[in-house]
Amino acid sequence: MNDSRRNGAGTYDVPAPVFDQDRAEKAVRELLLACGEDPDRDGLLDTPARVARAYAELFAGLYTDPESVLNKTFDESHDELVLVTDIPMFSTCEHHLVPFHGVAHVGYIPNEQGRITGLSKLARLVDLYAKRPQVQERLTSQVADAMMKKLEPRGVIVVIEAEHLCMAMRGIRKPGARTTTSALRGILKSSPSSRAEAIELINGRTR
Ligand SMILES: Nc1nc2c(ncn2[C@@H]2O[C@H](COP(=O)(O)OP(=O)(O)OP(=O)(O)O)[C@@H](O)[C@H]2O)c(=O)[nH]1
Ligand SMILES: [Zn+2]
Repeated sequence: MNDSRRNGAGTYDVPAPVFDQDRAEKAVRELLLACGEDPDRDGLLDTPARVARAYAELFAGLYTDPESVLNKTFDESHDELVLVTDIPMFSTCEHHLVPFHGVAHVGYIPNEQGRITGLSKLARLVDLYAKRPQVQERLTSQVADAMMKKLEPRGVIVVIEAEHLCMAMRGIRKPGARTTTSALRGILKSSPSSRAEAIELINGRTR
């Protein structure tokens, strides 16, 4: 299976990687040794295998194509905003490999044919892109771009609010600092009134 990735030079296709459990276990054992720990002591004996399995899960979005969750669509004569707010989101900062987490708000205006998708699929899309080594900005635009490609809607809005543990538990140590990123596409970018409606609904939601 091929997957589209982006670097500074644009979009390119790479074969989807597979998770190498054995290699990951060896790397975790090495890391424990590098930290001055004894990976053979009782409490750490199963840790390399456990951590490797955890990473296979945390990076599951590398081994399947997230866009494929939008393969199933249905037609419904709804051509106004569909917005799912407060989707819990857990991802991994690619700089420090520690979590960043928060909520995603995902909305779109279906096209004239009214091509819509199941609401859970929007949460699945966020989940799969989040399950990669990420930066918040790229996560936000990947979700928006996948929706534009697969649903061909009139517009898309994705807003993610997150706390980065690399800013909370180390480094600058500012727990509670939240980062908001947005990606607007189509009419939700170009039309001030459509954009304002969506942003108002996101800002005015009840928690
Ligand atoms: N733009 C962006 N930056 C991020 C994200 N996650 C982490 N970072 C930042 O990535 C930067 C990495 O900076 P470096 O100077 O290379 O690493 P560092 O010495 O560990 O930086 P400090 O965190 O400031 O201690 C830091 O400023 C992080 O806050 C993200 O999702 N988006
Ligand atoms: Zn980080």
